[in-house]
Amino acid sequence: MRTLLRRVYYVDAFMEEAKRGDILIDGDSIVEIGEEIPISEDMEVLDCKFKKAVIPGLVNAHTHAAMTLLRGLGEERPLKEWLEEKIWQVEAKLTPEDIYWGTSLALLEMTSMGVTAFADMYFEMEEVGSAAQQFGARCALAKGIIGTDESNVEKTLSLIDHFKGQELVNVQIGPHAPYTVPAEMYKRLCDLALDKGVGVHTHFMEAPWERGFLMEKYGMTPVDFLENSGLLSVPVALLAHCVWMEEEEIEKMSCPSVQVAHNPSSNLKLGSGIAPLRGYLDRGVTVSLGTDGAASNNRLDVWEEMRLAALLHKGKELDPTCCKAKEVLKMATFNGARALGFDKVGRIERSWKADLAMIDLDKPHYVGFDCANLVHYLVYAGSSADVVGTMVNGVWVYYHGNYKYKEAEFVRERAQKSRERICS
Ligand SMILES: N[C@@H](CCSC[C@H]1O[C@@H](n2cnc3c(=O)[nH]cnc32)[C@H](O)[C@@H]1O)C(=O)O
Ligand SMILES: [Zn+2]
Repeated sequence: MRTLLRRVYYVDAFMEEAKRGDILIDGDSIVEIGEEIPISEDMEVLDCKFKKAVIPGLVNAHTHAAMTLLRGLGEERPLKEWLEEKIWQVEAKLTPEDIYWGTSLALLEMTSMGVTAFADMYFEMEEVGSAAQQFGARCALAKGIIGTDESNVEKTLSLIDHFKGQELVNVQIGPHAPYTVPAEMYKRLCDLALDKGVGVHTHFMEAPWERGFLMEKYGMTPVDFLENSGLLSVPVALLAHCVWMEEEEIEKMSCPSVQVAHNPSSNLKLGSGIAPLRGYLDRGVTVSLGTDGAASNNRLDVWEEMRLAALLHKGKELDPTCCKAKEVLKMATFNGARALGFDKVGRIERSWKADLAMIDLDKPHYVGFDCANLVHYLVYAGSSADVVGTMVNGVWVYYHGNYKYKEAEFVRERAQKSRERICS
């Protein structure tokens, strides 16, 4: 069965302005876009009467999905204290089953908000991948690695094997952060990434003290660390946060492998700071958007990160021309897909994957939009509450309140049980 999205507005970050027309999906891809595509019997036709917009699915480029189970714990503490005194103690109680239901809870939220893909760093990653597969979402999975324990390398290798050939799942290698993983281990993991042809997903320069830590322990600046560890030459270096890079260091990060994941809400909530986004954009560093986990955001809403990114840096730079709506749309879609290592994802183009979000333009705050300003309406006036459908690889994973995942109705209850146990 082919799907025809008839009479929609559609826009991606590469179009000059939104267009009106039809989008035909066959299998996992967009196969035709046109003004009036002839209807045939093998098509499921959704006539949207120009009351819906279609955009590329949003990508959450940095999260810890199962941390939905930890939402509200350790509130209003700085990063180090939050991790060491609260989060890690509770995480020690999580079972594989908890991770499955916690991730499912995150997917219940994310897929209803137009998120089609997410990059996750956590543990028991087979469970995370399994939940993503049940929901039909795309993901990049990294086993979070702390310390030098060899078992983490083995878990990473078996994760790569486990999801080999799965079209919607990429595996990445996940050293947690330079303050929890020694430089030698980073080198080893980056070599492994090169050898296996996979990306590396790590936290980097989230808090200001990380600079002093690197200098004291290794006599290295953050850029020295990136160069020395091999992060600049792996296929993808997904660097979450990068809040505390200096202007002159940013230039060195402008290489094809580096993908900065900007997490404005989490950085504000943990009091970590405001990343130099304009510096990255001006110097051609690729930036995507992430929510981080639900214990430091506390939403998993990429729309909100788009709006916040677009507003925050205008205010910080005293410049309303910086960080334009179309730029943040690109970060949340096309750039996110690159960061996760997926090709042909993140645009509305013939032969590109049908990863799409459908938006209800009948909401009062869309009155007055036109093709030229639709992206501005979406980023500044729109929100995740406007999403009515989310399609991944040609399949509706969420459509008008219903999920592809048949057990979706049990997720809340199972997550609640896990939550009660880990907090008891
Ligand atoms: N401790 C795990 C591996 C770490 S997974 C990734 C870790 O990142 C933690 N995390 C979540 N948000 C942040 C953040 O903003 N900065 C640093 N770490 C974070 C999260 O709580 C989780 O412990 C094991 O035993 O295998
Ligand atoms: Zn994180």
